Amino acid sequence: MKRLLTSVEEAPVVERDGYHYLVHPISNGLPTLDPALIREVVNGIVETTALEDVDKIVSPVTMGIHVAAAVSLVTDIPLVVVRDREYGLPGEASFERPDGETLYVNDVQAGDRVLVLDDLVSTGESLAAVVEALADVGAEVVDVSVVVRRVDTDTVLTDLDVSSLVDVHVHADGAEVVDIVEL
Ligand SMILES: O=P(O)(O)OC[C@H]1O[C@H](OP(=O)(O)OP(=O)(O)O)[C@H](O)[C@@H]1O
Ligand SMILES: Nc1ncnc2[nH]cnc12
Repeated sequence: MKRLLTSVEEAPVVERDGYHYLVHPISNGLPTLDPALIREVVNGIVETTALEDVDKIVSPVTMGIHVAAAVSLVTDIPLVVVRDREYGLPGEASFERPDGETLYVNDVQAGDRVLVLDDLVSTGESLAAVVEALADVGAEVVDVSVVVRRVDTDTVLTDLDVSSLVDVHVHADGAEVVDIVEL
């Protein structure tokens, strides 16, 4: 995953309220996202995930959506987005994210086998909340995948298994790749 490796190594790190933020094309939509990088990432997800068991890809807002759409396009697996907006459709479920924002699950039914796909995991709090909400509606979470796992934060994930394409340590002056899927 040459492009993914280079893109992480070249990604700027900015500080926001004492928190170091990786400004990577996949997780921020900037710097400019090279189509060849998305292709490489999609190929990585397809190669490392048991997609034959998946009925639906579920992507939480916001920055997992472009990756999830690209994976949906090449696999023909339908995609549903967990939104930060209430629609009031029949069966809509809601849950609170750790930051206090309410998210809404629509069109995931009991028994659906889902792949949860997001751009990045750090503490894991966001994904844990999504997975819990999906379990509450009776879906079976087959896999939870991200492109980037940040390994320098305290994880709150205990029994949730998240697969990643690249694991990074974010420093004040840049990101260090500590593990990457070999393809
Ligand atoms: O593992 P955690 O510590 O919970 O952090 C990971 C979350 O942070 C990012 O989202 P962000 O809140 O930046 O929102 P965005 O996707 O809308 O940019 C990312 O997309 C994950 O959802
Ligand atoms: N883009 C990002 N970089 C570093 N940590 C994050 N946590 C959530 N999003 C992040």
